[in-house]
Amino acid sequence: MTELLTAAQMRAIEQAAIAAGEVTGLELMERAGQGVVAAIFEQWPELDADLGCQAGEAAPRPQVSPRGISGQKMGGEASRRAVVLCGPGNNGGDGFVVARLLKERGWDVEVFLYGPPDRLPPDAKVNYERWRAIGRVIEWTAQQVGEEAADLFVDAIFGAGLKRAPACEILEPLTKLYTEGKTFARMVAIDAPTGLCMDSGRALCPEFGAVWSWLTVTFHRPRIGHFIDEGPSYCGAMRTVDIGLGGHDWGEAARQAVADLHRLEKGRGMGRVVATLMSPELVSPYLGKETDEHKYTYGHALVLSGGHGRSGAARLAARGALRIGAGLVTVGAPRAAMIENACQLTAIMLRQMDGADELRTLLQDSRLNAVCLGPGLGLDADREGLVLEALQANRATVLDADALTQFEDRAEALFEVLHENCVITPHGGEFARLFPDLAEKLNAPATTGPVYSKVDATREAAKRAGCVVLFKGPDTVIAAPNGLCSVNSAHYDRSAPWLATAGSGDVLAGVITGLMARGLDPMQAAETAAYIHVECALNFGPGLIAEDLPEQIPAVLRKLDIF
Ligand SMILES: NC(=O)C1=CN([C@@H]2O[C@H](COP(=O)(O)OP(=O)(O)OC[C@H]3O[C@@H](n4cnc5c(N)ncnc54)[C@H](OP(=O)(O)O)[C@@H]3O)[C@@H](O)[C@H]2O)[C@@H](O)CC1
Ligand SMILES: [K+]
Repeated sequence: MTELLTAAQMRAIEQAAIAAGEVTGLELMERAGQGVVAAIFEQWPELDADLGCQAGEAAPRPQVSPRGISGQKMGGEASRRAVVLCGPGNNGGDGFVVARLLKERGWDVEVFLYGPPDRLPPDAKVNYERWRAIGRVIEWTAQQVGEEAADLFVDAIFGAGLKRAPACEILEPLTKLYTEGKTFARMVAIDAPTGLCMDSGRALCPEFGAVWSWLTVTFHRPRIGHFIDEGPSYCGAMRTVDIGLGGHDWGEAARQAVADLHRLEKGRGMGRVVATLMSPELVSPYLGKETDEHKYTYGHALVLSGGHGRSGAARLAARGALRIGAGLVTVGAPRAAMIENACQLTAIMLRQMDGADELRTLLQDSRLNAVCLGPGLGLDADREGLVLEALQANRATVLDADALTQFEDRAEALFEVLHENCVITPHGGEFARLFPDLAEKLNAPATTGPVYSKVDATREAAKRAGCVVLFKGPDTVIAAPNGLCSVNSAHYDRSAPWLATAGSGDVLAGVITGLMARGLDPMQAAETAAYIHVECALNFGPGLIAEDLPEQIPAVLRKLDIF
């Protein structure tokens, strides 16, 4: 399980480890630098050639090579040149360690420092001195930095200590290097690309954003900002290095520190202190089926269809519910949409259902234990009655799309009737209509950190709505009213851009409904569905359309070892 921390939580863990005498800050910094160097050579193995140089011996200048993204061949095999950009804090300290370690491997290393050396914090100062014993440090000037060329750039300017937008003299030359293609070869960010808020994944500088990196190496646990919002775009690829802080079992002191921090952070990090990154082991273990059970053991999902010509979305949702293993699935359709549904449904049952009264009658059958409303439902006045009726029936309920938009001007009326067995699945626009104040905070220009994040907004929304909120996106955030929160990331090795296709959200709503019909609690159903949804897209690949998603579920379940 991967926990995503805030920068402050990470600092509390480090400080508690140091205070407990487990490790010193200097040791952590050395391990961090070693981890960065190891990650660089794992990412770009072609850099890991023996250059035949002794420590301290100058390597020949590199030949300028054609540059491209990671894994491309270098021009000169005889030498490597790195430019290490150090900032005024401990991130800079990590940079000095990396510079020294590369130099010891025979690299030609140029180090720039932003800020006066005498103001470096103690551990960074020690590593500055160690570096000074073998190399020079150039005072930062935007002009000089902007003219550099190297096989590898190292961004050690700011990490967890970034509090405000970096000055133009820092980001402008780096933007120039990027646009000229000079950092296209290899730009590695230590802990985070400079300018990125590690809690929110948002860049603090409105003009220059953050440093575009090809690889970001962080320590102990990734931070929330590495996985949400703009974070993944700036980070490039992600590696998390173990610096010996261990699990969370090494000290009561750390737990206390995190708990104290949690108390301080009123309104942020409610309930649980971390968000969890969705991974296969978090997918519900209850997806298998027993040989001696019958279909009603796995629930009966009801998906409400829109009217004539608008029924496809409900069928996509219903197919998702059936494929994920709901025992039975019924589409409830108004008279006008009966024929088109009947022509296209086979294993899924069909019931005519016009209006709230008929829904009430239908739901007298207690075996119908999960309801999905929204996909293609329409915005006619009587649709609201359907939503209210379904919620009064107190079934496991998923509200998506039109079922949410219905309440755009009266979100409070919806929140009053939502109950703890519900999941709502807004995308950005729907979220903004239901929670305009939270969306405003989320979208406000940010220049000082920590910035209000999608995790903060989703947690607050879940608390307000009184049910699970699944805030869609390539960085889907799922939160429960009690503060439980997870991030389902479709970034890095799970990048699935094909999911941005019409109807894909309808399938997701159906899969959640199917899982709730099977008896999963709302949080577990939403998390599991979000994970499987991305896996389906990855399994299919380019060319995906929404109809393909449910058909990938069997293969994904097999891969997850669920039978
Ligand atoms: N702790 C540990 O055990 C370990 C930590 N490790 C490493 O330490 C990093 C965190 O170090 P850190 O806390 O010193 O923060 P860092 O990012 O270097 O910046 C702080 C400095 O920047 C300044 N500053 C901030 N914003 C600014 C701006 N916009 N423009 C100008 N200045 C600005 C700020 O100045 P101030 O605002 O305080 O005046 C302060 O001087 C972490 O990311 C990881 O790499 C690893 O070695 C593993 C062990
Ligand atoms: K950095």
